Amino acid sequence: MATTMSLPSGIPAFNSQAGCLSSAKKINEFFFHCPLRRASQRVDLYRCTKISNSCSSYGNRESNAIAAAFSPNGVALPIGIFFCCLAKWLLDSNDRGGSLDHALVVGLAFDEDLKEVVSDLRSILLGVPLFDPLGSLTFGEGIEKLLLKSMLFCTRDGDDGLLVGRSASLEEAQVVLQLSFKDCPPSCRLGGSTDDGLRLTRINVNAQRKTKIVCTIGPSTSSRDMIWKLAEAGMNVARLNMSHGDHASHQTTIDLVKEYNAQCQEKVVAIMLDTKGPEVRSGDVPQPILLKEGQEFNFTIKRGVSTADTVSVNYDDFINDVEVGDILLVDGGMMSLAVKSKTNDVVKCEVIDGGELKSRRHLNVRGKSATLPSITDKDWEDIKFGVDNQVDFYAVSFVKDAKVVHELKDYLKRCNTDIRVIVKIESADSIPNLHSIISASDGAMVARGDLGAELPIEEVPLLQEDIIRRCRSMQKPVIVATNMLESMINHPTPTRAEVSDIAIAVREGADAIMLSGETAHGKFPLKAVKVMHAVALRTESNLPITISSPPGQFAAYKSHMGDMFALHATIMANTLVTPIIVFTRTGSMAITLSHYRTSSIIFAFTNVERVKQRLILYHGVMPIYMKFTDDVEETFSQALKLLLCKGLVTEGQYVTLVQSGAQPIWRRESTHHIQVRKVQS
Ligand SMILES: Nc1ncnc2c1ncn2[C@@H]1O[C@H](COP(=O)(O)OP(=O)(O)OP(=O)(O)O)[C@@H](O)[C@H]1O
Ligand SMILES: CC(=O)C(=O)O
Repeated sequence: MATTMSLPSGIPAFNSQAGCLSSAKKINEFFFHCPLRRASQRVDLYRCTKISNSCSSYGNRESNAIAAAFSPNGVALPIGIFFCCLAKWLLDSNDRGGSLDHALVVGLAFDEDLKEVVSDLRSILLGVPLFDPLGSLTFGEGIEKLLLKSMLFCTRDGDDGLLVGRSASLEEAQVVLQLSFKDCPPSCRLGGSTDDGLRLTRINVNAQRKTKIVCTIGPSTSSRDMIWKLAEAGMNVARLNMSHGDHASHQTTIDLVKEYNAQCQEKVVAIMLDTKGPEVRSGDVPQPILLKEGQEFNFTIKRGVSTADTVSVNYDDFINDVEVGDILLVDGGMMSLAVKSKTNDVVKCEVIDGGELKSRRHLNVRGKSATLPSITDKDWEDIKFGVDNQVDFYAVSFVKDAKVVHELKDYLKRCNTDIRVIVKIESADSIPNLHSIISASDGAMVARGDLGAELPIEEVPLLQEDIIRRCRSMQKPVIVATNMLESMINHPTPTRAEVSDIAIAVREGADAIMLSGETAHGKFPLKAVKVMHAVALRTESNLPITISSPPGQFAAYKSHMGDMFALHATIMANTLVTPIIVFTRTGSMAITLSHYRTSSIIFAFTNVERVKQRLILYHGVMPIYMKFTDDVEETFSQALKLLLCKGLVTEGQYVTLVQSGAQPIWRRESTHHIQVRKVQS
């Protein structure tokens, strides 16, 4: 294993502009002439973990940006050069706070023989938590393991520092080496841009992902260990699909999520119960049945049939709903059949696209919704189960009109529960009623699986955009679901198209993106969450800062003080690049702020646990539970102290504090405030 720290030969020239460095020697010179200032410092473990959490998802962007800090014109240096420089710098002096083994690992990453490792660094950084409590760094381990244990993580410290640390053990994690480039000339600072169009965003490693992640819990993830790991990897909402499993298995999941929430004050995972709805499924088959193109195949409403050419369906009116000439889709189109004839109990078809028909597969008739009611008897039982367990959200399948939403909400009112109703837009019949359905709901899900089966598939992206736009204009949260990382059910990396799909949903402004089979029964559930997290975060970092409502609507705000304050607080926070702090009992002011898609995070302090749970679904909102006191100043300073000690804000940083909304806390009813404060310890 190579241990040399000398700069390898053949480092590529970075840039042809004047003043740029073009050889290893020059890099070296530049690096050591750069007026770096070291300040050894102890930071608390929480802060380290926080930093590591954000950095483990930054990979190349952060590293490149850090490298750019050392470049005279803000151009990102190749990641390896930075590692190499850092290794050398660490080794050159024993008292720099970094240790030999750390430097070695860093150096190894740049060894000629380990080029592949360097190029893979990003995925390694993305894939593993920084603080590996398993033990200390030991030489002799494989490079990959060493890298995992000694990852580089960096943050802007206030406006002028970099923290570089190691993760040999939890205790050692507390010791960090701080490189400060306070004294660097401005040209050394971050934020430059290059002629070749590479846009370097300002580092903000405290950046939190704003688009939330919903994970379906299933056989791959229902254990305690996996729930914990999913939550740590970025799951914000756990979805229970009532089409599968039974109450006992879902109860176990609910209990585990609640246990996680009780133990982990820093994070929260909400619970969403997704109803089965009037879905039509084929019956159980002992073994998959192979369907070949052109062969005859039948569906019968008789129960329990499973032969080479016939299976049961679970819905008697299937016979009446289906007509000769209809196209039947299995699993949203994975297989398809044309209806040729029907009898009293059998629908005879010809296979168009074949495949393996497994147990309980979803059946859709292209262009038609089943005539079943949106909430079936089974759904009512499941809804009651949700009430008993005080879940946070229902995702209601196959909603066709607003009536069913009102019916469910009336029921919930009678049960005296505050569970929120998310409508799943997946039925052909729902499209003409979109406005009234979304208005009646507390949010919507673009359930692309069934939507793309009931309607022509090419309509799905347009409907997705339309539903997101409608939800945003009505201040309702919106989730984009299905097939987001489908290939990761079986493979450890996503397709490029899937990555783009996530980026599109983030750009369109979805509050949340959802994983289904990827986490329910996939082989790589944690990797899928990490990819989703990284792609969302990276996409968000490159979004232009905009204010979501056009100025033409300003007049409307006059009658809605909360809206107006949310709008102006957002403008102020975006201009000053500060997070927003809001205090809320009902969650409504945080939700209003979320609607404006602030460029920084919204810290929503609430003294109601269930509000905290619910707010986690909303774009950009980080809900934090805190007891409010009668003294406004005391509560403010408690909140700032809490953020400071969690490493979510830094001393000297400004924050925008907004007090408004329908239910005043502290302030007299007629006064609303926006304050900009400097964080002081
Ligand atoms: N609670 C569960 N118990 C057992 N298997 C599950 C559970 N939840 C999900 N699965 C498995 O994971 C697969 C993917 O989950 P998903 O939520 O996408 O369900 P689906 O049936 O494919 O689609 P839909 O969302 O339309 O119901 C399911 O088909 C099922 O095989
Ligand atoms: C999520 C879901 O139910 C669908 O996409 O059909």
